[in-house]
This record gives sequence, structure tokens and C-alpha cells, in this order.
Amino acid sequence: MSYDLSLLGWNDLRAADLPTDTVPARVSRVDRGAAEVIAADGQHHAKYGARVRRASATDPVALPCVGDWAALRWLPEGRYELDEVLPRSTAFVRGGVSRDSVGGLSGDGQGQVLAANVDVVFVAEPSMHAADFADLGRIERLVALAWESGGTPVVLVTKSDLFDDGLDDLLADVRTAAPGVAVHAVSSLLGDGVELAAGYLGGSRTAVILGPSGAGKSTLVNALAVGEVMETQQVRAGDGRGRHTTAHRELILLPGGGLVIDTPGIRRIGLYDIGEGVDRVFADIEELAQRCRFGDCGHTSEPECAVLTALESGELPERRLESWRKLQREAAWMASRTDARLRKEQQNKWKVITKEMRRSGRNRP
Ligand SMILES: Nc1nc2c(ncn2[C@@H]2O[C@H](COP(=O)(O)OP(=O)(O)OP(=O)(O)O)[C@@H](O)[C@H]2O)c(=O)[nH]1
Ligand SMILES: [Zn+2]
Repeated sequence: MSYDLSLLGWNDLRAADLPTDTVPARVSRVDRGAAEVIAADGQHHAKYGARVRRASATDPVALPCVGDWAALRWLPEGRYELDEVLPRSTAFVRGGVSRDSVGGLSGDGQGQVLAANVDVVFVAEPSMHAADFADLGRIERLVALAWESGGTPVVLVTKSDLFDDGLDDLLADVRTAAPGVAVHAVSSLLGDGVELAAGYLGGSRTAVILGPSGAGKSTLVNALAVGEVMETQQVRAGDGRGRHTTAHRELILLPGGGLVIDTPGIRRIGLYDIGEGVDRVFADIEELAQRCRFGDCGHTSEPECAVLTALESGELPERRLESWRKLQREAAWMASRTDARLRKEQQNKWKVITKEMRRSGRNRP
């Protein structure tokens, strides 16, 4: 069984990072100490080599994750070892890690990468959720998370068939909540918008679908997979068509091209790590704030506050200002938590050093 890796997203840019005497493979599942990978010559269960083990001992961000491109080294005993994680173009990171860790392998020793090399982040928000309309605040949060990962967000208002009238108004509201982001209505039930969504995966791009439980994520993946139960799709070299073999449910290869990563970690993501993505989602407010009279304007009662002026004129919806405040508080809280943790680690390091100095002092003749 051989695979055409270009259908999994392999390209010249990535090839430039490949160490000599190794072959590339994409991680489709991770276990403790080993990963399921797809290489040109087939699927393998590759144990982590010394380099990966050493790096991940001090920093879990260095651990392979679903979507990673890895370098495999052939061992004399006749098996591959996962020798190195190639630089990530994008990453969903849980825990306090800076954006630097996307390319390299450095974090604060606490982070965990949930998925890597994701090009498109579908934010699925149901047009109706139980008795509620689409939750704009949730869209803002997930779009911030998407920007933070380095991927490109695309908002899908799912279950659009539940709406008779007013869908256009709803879409207009969603567009205000996600400026600069493509917004589409999708009904997996009727097939509306599914091809549009598939269009984002052209050129073997990789997507994740974020959204609340019941948003229709699984149904959409099935629709993208043209109705098949997507447990076992794989791409065969040559004709590029799907074929059923071993399950790779966490890295789903779509028969029409492109991949979807669906892991429990990605499904549960949402309440953390929004960081700088917030500024981007609220670019309109950030821009207004530039025009406030005071540089440190809190936009509450200050004179000549451009934000309050826009609020009064109706240019800026009050809900959006509140959402901005809420997510900013959250991002600040996350940042302070990370700082506290870094401080603590720093202190621990010093404790160890001081202890050792004392000990060596005692041992001195
Ligand atoms: N009317 C309508 N119902 C849909 C549509 N897509 C999904 N559903 C229904 O919505 C329910 C939830 O769909 P799922 O695809 O399981 O949702 P999910 O986002 O994967 O949910 P979790 O697995 O809990 O995260 C199911 O009963 C689907 O049949 C749609 O386009 N229109
Ligand atoms: Zn102001």
C-alpha cells in the first residue's frame, strides 16, 4: 500500500525541513510514546526516538500531535522511529505557551498541542440551538481561538434549514461579530453550502470544525465525505480515491480532497487560549479605541471616547462591546495565570540551584 503524500498536504516548503536520511509522514493518531503515521510506503506505528523523548520530557509541546509532519528514521532492526517533529505551520495549543511554539519546540513546560498544521478552522454555530438563535459571543470566542492557532477561520451557520425567514438578518449579525471572516449558511440535511465548505479544502488543505455539541459537526463531516460513514477513508496513490482500510478517525481524508482533524481535544476546546486572537476579532473596536482622546481610555465615561460615541450612534452594538470586555478579561486572566506559573517555575529553579549551592558548600573541605 502506498500513499501520495501530496494528497495529505506534503509540499516543497515542508520538504525543505526534512533531515537527511529520514522520510516524511503525517501523524494520524498519538499514543503514549508512539504515533500512528502515514508515510509514502504505508501506515506505521512509530515509537518516539531519543530526540523527541528528550525534548518532550521538559516540554510537552514537543510531543507529536495529530496533523504533525514527522521525520521517520529507519532502524537497523527493521522498523521506523519518529525522529523529529517538523516545524508546524499552525497549532492549537492548550495551556500557557507563546506563539513561538508554533514553529519551534518551546513552551513554558505546561502546554499541550491539540492539533497542528491546520489551514482552515470552521467555526460551526447552529442557526438555532434548542430555542436560541446563533450565539454571537460564542462565534467571537471561537474565531479568536482560530486566529490564535494561525489558521484561517470560516464561520458556518449550520442547520440553516431550521430557518424560514430572517436567515439573511442572522447572517448579517454574524458577519458583524466576525469582521473579515467568510460566513456561510450550511444545511448538511439539505446539502446546502456543503460544497462551498468543501471548496476551502482544495489543494489538500487540513481543517478542524469547532463548535458546541449539537452544532452538526459530525453530520457535516459525513456530508463532506459524500454520505459515507467516515471511519476509514484513505487516499490511494495513483487515482487519489478513497478506500476502506484501518480506521483513522482522528485524521479524516475526504474523498473529494482535503482532510479534517477530529479529536476529542479539539471537540472540547473553546474556553481557553484566546490570547491575541481577541484583538483580531474586535479589530473594529481596537480601531475605534485608537481615536479616543486618552491613550489609556477605559471607554466607560471618559470624554471624547470614540468607542462610546460609536455605541451611542448605534454603529457599535452594545452586545459586541460587552463581549469584547468579557473576552479581554478572560485573555488577561489566562495571561496572568501563565505568568504566575512561569514565576513559580523560575522560583523552583532557583530553589534547586540554591540547594545545590548549599550542598556543595557543605561538602567543601
Ligand atoms: N435540521 C438539521 N439538523 C441537523 C443538521 N445537521 C445535523 N443535524 C442534527 O443535529 C443533531 C446533532 O448533530 P451532530 O452532527 O451529532 O452534532 P455535533 O456537533 O457533532 O455534536 P457533538 O458530537 O455532541 O459535538 C443530530 O440530531 C443531527 O441529525 C442540519 O443541517 N439540519
Ligand atoms: Zn474610549
